[in-house]
Amino acid sequence: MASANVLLLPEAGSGHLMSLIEAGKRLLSDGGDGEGRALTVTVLVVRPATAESVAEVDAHVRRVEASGIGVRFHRLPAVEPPTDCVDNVQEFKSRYMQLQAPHVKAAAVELGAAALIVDFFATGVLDAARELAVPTYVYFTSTAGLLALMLRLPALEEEISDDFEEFDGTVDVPGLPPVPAGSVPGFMGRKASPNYTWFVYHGRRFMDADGIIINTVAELEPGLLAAIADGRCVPGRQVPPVYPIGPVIDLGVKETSNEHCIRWLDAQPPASVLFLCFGSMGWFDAAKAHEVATALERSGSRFLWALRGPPAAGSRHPTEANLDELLPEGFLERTKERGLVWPRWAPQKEILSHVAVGGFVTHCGWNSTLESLRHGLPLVPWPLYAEQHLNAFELVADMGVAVPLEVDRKRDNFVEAAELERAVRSLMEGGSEEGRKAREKAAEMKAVCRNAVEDGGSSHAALQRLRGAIRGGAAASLP
Ligand SMILES: COc1cc(-c2[o+]c3cc(O)cc([O-])c3cc2O[C@@H]2O[C@H](CO)[C@H](O)[C@H](O)[C@H]2O)cc(OC)c1O
Ligand SMILES: O=c1ccn([C@@H]2O[C@H](COP(=O)(O)OP(=O)(O)O)[C@@H](O)[C@H]2O)c(=O)[nH]1
Repeated sequence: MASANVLLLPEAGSGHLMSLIEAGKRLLSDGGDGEGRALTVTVLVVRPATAESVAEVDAHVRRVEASGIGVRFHRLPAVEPPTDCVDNVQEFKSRYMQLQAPHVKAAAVELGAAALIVDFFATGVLDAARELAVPTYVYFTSTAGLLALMLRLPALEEEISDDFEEFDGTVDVPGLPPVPAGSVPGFMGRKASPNYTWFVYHGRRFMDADGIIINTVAELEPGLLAAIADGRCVPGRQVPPVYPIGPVIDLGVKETSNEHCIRWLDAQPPASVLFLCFGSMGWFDAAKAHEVATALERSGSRFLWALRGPPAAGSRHPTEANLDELLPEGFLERTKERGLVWPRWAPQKEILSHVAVGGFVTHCGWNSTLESLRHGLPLVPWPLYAEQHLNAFELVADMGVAVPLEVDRKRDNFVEAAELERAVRSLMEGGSEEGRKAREKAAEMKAVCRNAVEDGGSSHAALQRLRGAIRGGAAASLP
C-alpha cells in the first residue's frame, strides 16, 4: 500500500504550528487499523512576518526534526506580508495566509499531496487546493463553541443589525445557552472592522472543506457538536464532517524541570495551591496586579502566580515582571509562607500535573483549558484576548467546570480584588455550592479527556474515521 502524503498548513506563528504538528503526530500514530502507518505527514512552514517569530518557529522546527517523530517539514518561499493592516491581527493573519496560496499549490504538486489540512486562518487557500482536486480539511484549534458561532456568523449578520459591541441582548449560538453579547470575541465586535469581515469569510469557507478537525473532546461539548452536525448552525446546508480528536496537547517526555516553583509545590499539601497564569500574551500592569495581590492576601489561599509585565516597545510578548514595580509593598513578605510569585514563563503543564495544585485562574486559552481539565482541575476564568470571553462563558454556563468571575471588559478586563477573592474562596474552600459543582464537574472531565484518546474512546474513533477518509480520498483521486 503506497503511503499518502498529508500536507499540514499551520498559521505562521509557533502556537498554531505546535498544535498542528501534534495533530500530525496523532495521524501518524498506529490507531490499531494500520492506517497511520500508511500516511506521511509534511508540514508546510510559512515564514513568520517578524524576526522574533522566525527565530521561535525555526527553533521549534529544529526540535521536532531532531526528535525523530517522523513529521517532515517543507519551507515555503518567503512572501511579502501585507503592510496596511498590521494592527488588525485577524485580517493580517488571514491575508498573509491567503498570499501563500500559489506556493501551497506548487508544494502540493511537488510533494504529491493526498490531502491538505489547513489552519482556520488559512481558508483562503481552499480554492487553490480545489483546482488540484486535493481533499482539504480545516484544523480548528479552539472550541466547538467558537466553531458554531463562526458557522452561524453569516446568518447572524442579517439577524442582528447592531454591532455586538453596542448590543445589549443575547446571541443565539445553537448548542449553547443564550450568549450575552459581551461574551462574543472582541474582534467580532464591530461589523465595519475587517477582522469581523474575515471571520464571516472563514465561517463561510468552512462549509467548503472536506472535513473540520477540531481540538476538542466529544463529551466536553456534546450539545454544540450535535447542533453543528444537525445543521442547526447553517440551516438547509450539509456541514462537512467534524472530527473531534482532542485533547491535542503535547505531553512529550514528562518535563522534570528542577525549577524552584516545582520544588516549592513539592512542599505544599495536596490540592491546596491555586495556580494563576495568563497564557503566552497575558500581562498585568500595577493596577491589576494590586487587585490580584489584595485578593490573594485576603483569601488566605496558597497560590503560585505566574505574573508577567508589559511587552517592550515593538513586541507583543510580555516581559519578565519587575515585582518591585508591580506588587504592593510588603506583599511578598506577608505571604511568603503560603505563596510564590513566578515572574516569567512558567512550566505550566508540569504545574497543572502537580498533586499540590487544586485550582487554576486562567485567561481561558483553549490549550490551557484542556491542559487543566486533563488533570481534573476546576477553573476561575479571567479572559483577556482572542476568543477567550466566549470560552469563559462556555466553561461556566455550559460545561460547568468553572466558577464565574466578573471581568469588566470595558475597563480592559479589570477585576476588582473583592470579586477575585470571592471566586478564589468559592473554588478553593469547601463551603460554596458553585465551587463544589465546578470541582465535581472538572473531576469528571479528567476521565473524559483521558478515555477519549484511548482505544475505543471518542477522539480515537474520530481519528480513525479521519485516517479512513484521507486514505479513501487518496485512493479515489488516483488515476
Ligand atoms: C481562536 O481565535 C484566535 C486565536 C488566535 C491565536 O493565534 C495564534 C497564532 C499563532 O501563530 C500562534 C499562536 O500562539 C496563536 C494563538 C492564538 O490565540 C490562542 O489560540 C489558542 C489555540 O491555539 C487558543 O484558542 C487561545 O484561546 C487563543 O488565545 C488569534 C486570534 O486573533 C488574533 C484569534 O481570534
Ligand atoms: O507561562 C506560561 C504561559 C503559557 N504556557 C503554555 O502556553 C500555551 C498557551 O496556550 P493557550 O491556548 O492557553 O493560550 P495562548 O497563549 O495561545 O493565548 C499552553 O500550552 C500553556 O501551557 C506555559 O507553558 N507557560
